[in-house]
Amino acid sequence: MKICILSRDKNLYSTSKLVENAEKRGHEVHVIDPLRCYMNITSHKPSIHFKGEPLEGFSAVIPRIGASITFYGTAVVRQFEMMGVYSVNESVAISRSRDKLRSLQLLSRRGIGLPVTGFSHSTMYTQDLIDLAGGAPLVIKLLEGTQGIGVVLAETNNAAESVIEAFRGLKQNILVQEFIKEANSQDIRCFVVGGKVVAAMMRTGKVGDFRSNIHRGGKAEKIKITPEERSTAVRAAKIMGLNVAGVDILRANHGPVVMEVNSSPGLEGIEAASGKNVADIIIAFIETNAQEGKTKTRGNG
Ligand SMILES: Nc1ncnc2c1ncn2[C@@H]1O[C@H](COP(=O)(O)OP(=O)(O)OP(=O)(O)O)[C@@H](O)[C@H]1O
Ligand SMILES: [Mg+2]
Ligand SMILES: [Mg+2]
Repeated sequence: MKICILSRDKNLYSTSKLVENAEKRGHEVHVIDPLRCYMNITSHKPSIHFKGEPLEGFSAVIPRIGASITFYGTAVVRQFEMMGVYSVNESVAISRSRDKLRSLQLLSRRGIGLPVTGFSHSTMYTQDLIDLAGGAPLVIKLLEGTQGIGVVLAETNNAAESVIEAFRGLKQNILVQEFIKEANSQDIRCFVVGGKVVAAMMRTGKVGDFRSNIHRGGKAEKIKITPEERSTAVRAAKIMGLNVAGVDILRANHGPVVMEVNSSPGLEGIEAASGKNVADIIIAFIETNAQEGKTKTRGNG
């Protein structure tokens, strides 16, 4: 098969592992920087060009679209879909998962356990928003935050009010969320491929930090997840429409709650912690599922 990996950098661990395993399985792989693709969208025959040449003959696309290039990156994936090329995660699903509010709304509609979460554009009724989320202690998050930056624990209602007002003053969109204290600075990353959890890890925050992010000094280790966690992760990925997903779960007293679903989950941490060759599993999934014109949406909407 001729496979296109849409990635900004072929030296990234995840990208190079996918290349290595695809080649090992006998495929021809091209790493293409989506930001350097250009397209003709008015033609009846959609095409994508890269370095002066049309991209042709691909059987599958693996999008590795970072959060900072979602807008243009998903346009390139959508163009591939319009050309009938199979994408392991479709553009619509990637866009959906990048919008945290939309994701939480979709997951809650289908009965997935979530931390009680409030959001508001206006700062006029901050105290009511705090009450809506169950009162302090509360976690306040920048919608655009990543790697634990912009995730704050407010222990009292006064602190919560100050943090919310400060963030809103900076014109940032925020979420206000019930603090799952019993999660104990730990979260679980379930790596889902094709409707199965193929690897899982538990991340533990450094002492004194409730955030488990590796970038904030957290550590990852292998973990055996419960059947309920497994089915929650699988259902969350399915609701988002993602074949490949990293589902982040907290262990709450009342069962697993989903924090978010990632559409381009990294491979390095999960492979190291679980000992699984996740890249190989992704390529194997593509081998059995890639078909010309097989897209749910063909870039619709
Ligand atoms: N409601 C919560 N209750 C308890 N702990 C939480 C809660 N929300 C987040 N945390 C902890 O903080 C960490 C960071 O939060 P979150 O994953 O939402 O933000 P992020 O990592 O900055 O964003 P992203 O995952 O999109 O990069 C989580 O991994 C988890 O350990
Ligand atoms: Mg996170
Ligand atoms: Mg994330």
